Amino acid sequence: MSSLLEVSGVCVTFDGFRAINNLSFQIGPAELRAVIGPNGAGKTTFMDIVTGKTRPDAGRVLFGEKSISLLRRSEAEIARIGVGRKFQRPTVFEDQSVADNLMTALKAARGPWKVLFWRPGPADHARVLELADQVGLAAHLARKSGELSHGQKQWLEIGMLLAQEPRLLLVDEPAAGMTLAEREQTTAMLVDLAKTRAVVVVEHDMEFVRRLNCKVTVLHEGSVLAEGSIDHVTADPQVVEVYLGR
Ligand SMILES: Nc1ncnc2c1ncn2[C@@H]1O[C@H](COP(=O)(O)OP(=O)(O)OP(=O)(O)O)[C@@H](O)[C@H]1O
Repeated sequence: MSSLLEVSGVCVTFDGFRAINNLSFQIGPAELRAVIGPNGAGKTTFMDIVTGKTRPDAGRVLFGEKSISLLRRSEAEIARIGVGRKFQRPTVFEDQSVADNLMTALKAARGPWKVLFWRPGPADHARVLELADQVGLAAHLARKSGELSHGQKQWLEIGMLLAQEPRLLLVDEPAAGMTLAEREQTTAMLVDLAKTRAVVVVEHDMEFVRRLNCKVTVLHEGSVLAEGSIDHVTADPQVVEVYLGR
C-alpha cells in the first residue's frame, strides 16, 4: 500500500529540547489510525508539523501520490492541499443554524477569491444535507448550533471540516466530554469516514481507542515506541512502562 502521508526523520527542537526525535510515520489513503502516548510524547507537535504550524529542524513530510512536501507551506495551503484538523474545542458559530454553519464552511472551501461572488445553488444545499447526514445531524439542520449538545457541536465541526474534502483528517481527543452514546456514535462516524480518507485520532481514552479497532501508534519522547493492533501495543512491556502502567 502506498502511503498518503509520509513523515520521515523529523526532528523538532524547542529551546534546546528535542520534542520530536527522528520521527517516522506513515499513513495509508483510507486508514483509521490512533496515536497514543504519555503527556509530552509529541502528539500535538506531530499534528502541528503536518498542518504547517510548527517547522521541523530536519526530516521530510510528504503528502499524496505526487509526494508533495508539506514543509515550507502555510497552514492555509496545507488545508487546501487536503489536510483538515479538528481541535479539541469546537469552534462553531453558535448563533447560526447547523445548516448555515455547514454552508459557511462550504463557502470558505471555495478559496478566498471565489467567495466574493459565490451564491449557494441547489448542489450546495444538497451537499449541506449530505454533510449533515454524514455527521448524524440531518434531523437538526434548522437548530441553532448553540443549542446543540457538546458531542453534536463536535460532529458539526467535523462536518464543517468535511466541506473542504480533506484526504487526511487529524482529530484531537474526539471523545473528551462526550456521553457514552455520543462516544459510540463518534466511533462509528470515524470508522465510516476512514473508508474514503485517512483519519488520525489522537486520544488518551484507551477504551475509546479499543473501540476504534484500528492500528495504533504509540509515541514516546518524540518518536514511535510501538505500532500495531491495540492488543499488540498494550502487551508491549515498554508501552506498559511508559504509558499504561502509570
Ligand atoms: N512551543 C513550545 N515551546 C517549548 N516546548 C514545547 C512547545 N510545544 C511543545 N513543547 C514541549 O514539547 C514536548 C511535546 O509536547 P506535545 O504537546 O507535542 O506533547 P503531547 O504528546 O501532545 O502531550 P499531551 O498529551 O499532554 O497533549 C513537551 O515536552 C512540551 O512541553
